[in-house]
Amino acid sequence: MSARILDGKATAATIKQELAERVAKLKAEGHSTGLGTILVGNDPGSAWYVGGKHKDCAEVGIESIRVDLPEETTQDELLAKVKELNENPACTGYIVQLPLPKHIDQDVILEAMDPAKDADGLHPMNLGRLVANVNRPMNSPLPCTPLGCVDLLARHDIDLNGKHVLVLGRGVTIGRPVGLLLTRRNVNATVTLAHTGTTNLPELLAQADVIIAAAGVPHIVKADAIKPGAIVLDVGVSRVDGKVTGDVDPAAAEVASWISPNPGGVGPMTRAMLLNNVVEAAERNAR
Ligand SMILES: Nc1nc2c(c(=O)[nH]1)N[C@@H](CN(C=O)c1ccc(C(=O)N[C@@H](CCC(=O)O)C(=O)O)cc1)CN2
Repeated sequence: MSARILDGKATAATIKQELAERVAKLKAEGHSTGLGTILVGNDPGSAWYVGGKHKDCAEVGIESIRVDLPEETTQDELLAKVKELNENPACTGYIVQLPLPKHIDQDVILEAMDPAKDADGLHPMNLGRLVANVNRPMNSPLPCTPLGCVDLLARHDIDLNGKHVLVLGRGVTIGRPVGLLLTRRNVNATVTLAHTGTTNLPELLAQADVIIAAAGVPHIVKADAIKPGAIVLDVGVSRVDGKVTGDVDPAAAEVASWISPNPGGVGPMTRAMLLNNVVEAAERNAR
């Protein structure tokens, strides 16, 4: 049996249509919606992702402000740009493309952002709100990839209540926040967070109802390692011979009940959730 596909590309297209309507409504009421991006350096992958964000903005009617800085930009110069976007009223939300060059302290930059404009949901204040709030609706931006995972499952009517979810990876952009989102009361999953120090990965993989693979290790999840009928989200992105390669061996589709392709799964959802955060910020400003 072949798994059903968690089609991130099609789902993201639907979300973008919904967002375009919300942006048009804001505009009709006299409120602008604008995404800013700051890119430091010449990494072609990062430049491609930033280009995609501005293309998405154009599709849904969001204004875009693009700041591209050279690799040798100092931390103080970057902080000055962050301050500019904090103060720019046309920018309702913005991101600093990661990773930053090694000579810049990512934590210092993220902390300098206005939490209300943090379109990635990675400011410590916003991550702290996610930690603190288990019950009430969230009224602050959430990290885009975790939100994309949860929304992709919800829009395919997959109920995680009572399910055992294994998250592979403890990074601050995906692994840790996705665990927090999944254990909120409205989702109610039970989460195990596995990482490079985990000693019983085969046992955990064999038991999990849902696997969220965000380790960045090509094909670390093999078909014969997972439980028949498991739901598998492949979030990892590596390049092997220039080709995007996920954490999940494609043969796992013969064992899983649902699987997200990679590319075409969680990546497009990450992009859609960024737009969602920008629109929500504009709606909060308009209240
Ligand atoms: N400030 C941020 N930096 C980074 C983030 C982030 O969410 N915020 N995530 C990644 C890069 N990223 C967005 O910035 C991103 C990565 C991948 C995709 C995507 O749609 N991927 C496609 C495949 C693309 C390809 O062929 O290379 C897919 O999955 O279908 C979107 C966004 C690190 N930095």
